[in-house]
Amino acid sequence: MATHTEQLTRPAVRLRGLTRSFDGRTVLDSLDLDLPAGQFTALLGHSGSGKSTLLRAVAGLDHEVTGSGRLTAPERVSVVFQDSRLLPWQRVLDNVLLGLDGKEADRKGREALAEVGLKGREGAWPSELSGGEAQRAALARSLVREPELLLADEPFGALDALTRIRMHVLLRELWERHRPSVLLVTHDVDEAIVLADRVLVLDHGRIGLDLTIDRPHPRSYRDPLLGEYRERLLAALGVTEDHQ
Ligand SMILES: Nc1ncnc2c1ncn2[C@@H]1O[C@H](COP(=O)(O)OP(=O)(O)OP(=O)(O)O)[C@@H](O)[C@H]1O
Repeated sequence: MATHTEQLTRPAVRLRGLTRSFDGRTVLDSLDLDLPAGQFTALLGHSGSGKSTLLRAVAGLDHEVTGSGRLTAPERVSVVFQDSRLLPWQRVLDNVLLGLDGKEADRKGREALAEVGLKGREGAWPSELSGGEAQRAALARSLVREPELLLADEPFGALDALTRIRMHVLLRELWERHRPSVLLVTHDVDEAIVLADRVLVLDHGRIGLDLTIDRPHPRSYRDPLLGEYRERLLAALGVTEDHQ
């Protein structure tokens, strides 16, 4: 089995010169992106800086983006969004299994639901779940597909602060166990530094800062040594102390 270090040398994503404009306005400007296999990366940027556009490009969902390079095969990519996108007319387990069938899939689906803390809720309807539970189900739906690359677009953005912290712990645990490459889009600097081993800042269509967060996990928001990373990220985002 490959060690973590060996895994990191194999890129899941290596993109060069990604360019995307909308109505003559350049959002991605010849951007280069490397995501080593098995790395947990967060992507920060101001609202409208192009984070979702980049994520869609990496997911292979944008057919108008130009550039070259290597993408993970689409069947090995899972995407989680801010809203769970569960189908309201399907029960939780059926939502998780969507498109998969057979006994083995059923077993894996139940296992994934147990992993995210939803054991016993397999037969519930999405409308019976809280926001946090729905996001857990969305994570289970991703997990069951054993993704090489997990793309998450502000997956906790709509959750209350306490639920968000519990989801951070869960996501990191799932990552430790399965080791997909993760690209987490967020506007929350603390979320990025607590969860990710590397944080990218999108700025004027390019990666403005590429910061490795060299602190052990689990991390605490209160860790004073994370403060230095926070300062650097806020500075890259153009946020000064006066704005805080
Ligand atoms: N389909 C589209 N048509 C036209 N403009 C678009 C489209 N998708 C994105 N844009 C524009 O591209 C820019 C970047 O959008 P994007 O959603 O990628 O930003 P973002 O960084 O994810 O923002 P936020 O943090 O607010 O979600 C925005 O100005 C947006 O209006």
